[in-house]
Amino acid sequence: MSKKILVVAGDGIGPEIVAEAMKVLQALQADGSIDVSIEDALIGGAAYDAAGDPLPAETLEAAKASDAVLLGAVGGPKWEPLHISKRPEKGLLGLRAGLGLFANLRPAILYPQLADASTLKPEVVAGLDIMIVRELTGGIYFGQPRGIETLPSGERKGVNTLVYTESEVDRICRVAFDIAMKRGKKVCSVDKANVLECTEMWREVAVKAVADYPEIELSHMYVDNAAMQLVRAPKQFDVMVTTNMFGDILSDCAAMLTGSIGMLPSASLNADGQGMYEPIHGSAPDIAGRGVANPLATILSVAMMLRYSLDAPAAAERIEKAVSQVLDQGLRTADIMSEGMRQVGTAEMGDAVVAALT
Ligand SMILES: NC(=O)c1ccc[n+]([C@@H]2O[C@H](COP(=O)([O-])OP(=O)(O)OC[C@H]3O[C@@H](n4cnc5c(N)ncnc54)[C@H](O)[C@@H]3O)[C@@H](O)[C@H]2O)c1
Ligand SMILES: CC(C)[C@H](C(=O)O)[C@@H](O)C(=O)O
Ligand SMILES: [Mg+2]
Repeated sequence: MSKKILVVAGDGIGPEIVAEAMKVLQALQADGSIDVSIEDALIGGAAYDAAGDPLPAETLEAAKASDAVLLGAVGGPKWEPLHISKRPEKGLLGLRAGLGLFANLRPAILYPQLADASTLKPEVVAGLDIMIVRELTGGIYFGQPRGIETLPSGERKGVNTLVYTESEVDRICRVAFDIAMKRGKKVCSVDKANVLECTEMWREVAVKAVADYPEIELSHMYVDNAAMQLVRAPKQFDVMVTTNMFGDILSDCAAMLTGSIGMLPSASLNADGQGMYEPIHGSAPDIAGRGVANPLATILSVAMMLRYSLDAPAAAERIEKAVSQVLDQGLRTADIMSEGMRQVGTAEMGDAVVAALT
């Protein structure tokens, strides 16, 4: 049965990288590997400019009616003064919350061809394969109260609130445990339980939940140490589970171990298996419009979409193999360029993946 995909390209490099991911989807559609219908919608600054709203009601409705959403990136300096991404019911946060996408999977895998591009020594990253499971619809991103108020003295006070309920922690930990059962059966829960009560509770809930998973080895780490350990000895990690904000930061950090943030895809899932798929990076305003952005994180996000929402694991594997093949051919966008390789732009990289697929 045909599956519905909603494509929201967004801002900055969003449309450039999504165009390449679309070529991949269309190639798989053309050879009969998948049966999808594709619709577009606006989000972020592009939606604000066109409709005065960073998350138009039609976009949210279309997303709810689709099997999966493919997102490029949102935001940029033009819109930052308008605070459009700070309202939890608006923009990207509104889309994540509106679809109930509480489980954000961010795999950090080193393609062996990119060992030179990693910021760490080849022997420290060889074979790196970490799954970061980030809670995505709670925590300090959504906690109330929030905002900036002016005190009677005239001084301003800025407030954000870290909140988790036990059930929110329990469900994300179980996602991490289920994933770990299919991998190395090791989960490291990252918190700041020495300082923040909310994450002290997080740790207690994780310990309680793991009782249902006798084969899982659960460890705990404070987030400051986890950041250090990620760049010291990343291969000690199999699955990491953590809060919304810690996961945001640690996944950008893990990205560099793989060579570039342009390599990291993600899947954001709700309780019904519906998902949104996006690279973990942003709209990269510094390189937008130049045709140099790396489209591979977005293309690999399509592979995650095929695996998690479209029940097409064989097609997902073909994409991952095609990416590996173009890296074998020595093709590199600027962010992963190294000596002796051939530098290509966004479109040339997308075309090469399609050629390797077919
Ligand atoms: N999911 C999202 O849509 C998302 C994620 C992060 C940031 N943002 C937004 O993006 C805007 C820019 O944020 P930022 O600069 O902090 O983060 P960013 O991820 O956009 O860029 C950080 C750096 O990485 C580089 N980079 C990112 N993606 C790349 C790619 N595919 N290929 C090559 N280089 C790449 C950029 O050129 C930049 O130097 C902000 O408005 C921010 O809010 C959106
Ligand atoms: C743009 C922003 C809301 C977003 C986040 O913090 O979740 C981004 O950094 C990400 O990692 O997807
Ligand atoms: Mg981020």
